[in-house]
Amino acid sequence: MSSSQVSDGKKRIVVLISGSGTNLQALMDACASHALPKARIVLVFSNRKAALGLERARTAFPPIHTDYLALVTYLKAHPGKTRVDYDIEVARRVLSAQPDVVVLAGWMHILSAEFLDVLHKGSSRGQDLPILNLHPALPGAFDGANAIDRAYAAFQAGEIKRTGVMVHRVVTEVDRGEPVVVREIEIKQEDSLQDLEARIHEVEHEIIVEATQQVLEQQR
Ligand SMILES: Nc1nc2c(c(=O)[nH]1)N[C@@H](CN(C=O)c1ccc(C(=O)N[C@@H](CCC(=O)O)C(=O)O)cc1)CN2
Ligand SMILES: NCC(=O)N[C@@H]1O[C@H](COP(=O)([O-])[O-])[C@@H](O)[C@H]1O
Repeated sequence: MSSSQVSDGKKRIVVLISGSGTNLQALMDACASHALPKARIVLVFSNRKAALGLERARTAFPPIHTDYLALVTYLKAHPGKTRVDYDIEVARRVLSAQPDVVVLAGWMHILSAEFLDVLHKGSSRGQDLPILNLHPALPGAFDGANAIDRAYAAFQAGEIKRTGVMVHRVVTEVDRGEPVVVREIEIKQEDSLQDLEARIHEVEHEIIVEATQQVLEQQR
């Protein structure tokens, strides 16, 4: 049993969210089923106190530990501190859960190099600690926020015929880390934005589990 596994022998997943947490729910369901039976979510962290995903974790059975810290709240409480200091504090809280994998599931905050550095230096897995992000676009297509809206507008402008979803490793450059799982998504002429969003979200819920399973299986 690796040092970061707890007495129950399960792999430890930390999930970072900012919103409704439907992808978190997919991971929760997977841990309770055949999909991820040897893993459990040990911490759900949010940068938004009101994130519905926190409630999903709190009301789970058994309940999942939650924590949150908003950037603005942190900066007001610590005059002179910076966004990087915030990132370091977030990293320290994530580390306290001794993760085997960290998953950004709708985490809407660009993380500094210092976040990654603190995690990798503080983790018993070092540089091998997988830090994953779910992004609703193909590699290099629509980096950043609002990717689905931008893809839909590009389709309507005749610039693209399809889009996609990926889970990638997190590096400092936003959405440019090595892809772990990539799925192309068809855009139909009759699609509304809502139709495309629904098709994308359905695939997201699959590949966030697939990618997490894949990196955990690669660990000793
Ligand atoms: N260093 C990295 N940080 C993050 C990555 C990454 O690959 N490397 N992925 C993003 C997730 N993401 C897209 O997948 C993303 C999320 C948010 C933003 C963004 O512009 N955020 C703004 C605030 C927006 C808001 O609060 O609504 C910001 O951080 O100032 C871009 C991309 C997560 N982090
Ligand atoms: N750039 C990151 C990004 O856009 N992430 C997106 O946020 C949503 C989170 O939904 P959820 O809170 O219901 O899981 C998902 O659609 C995810 O792809």
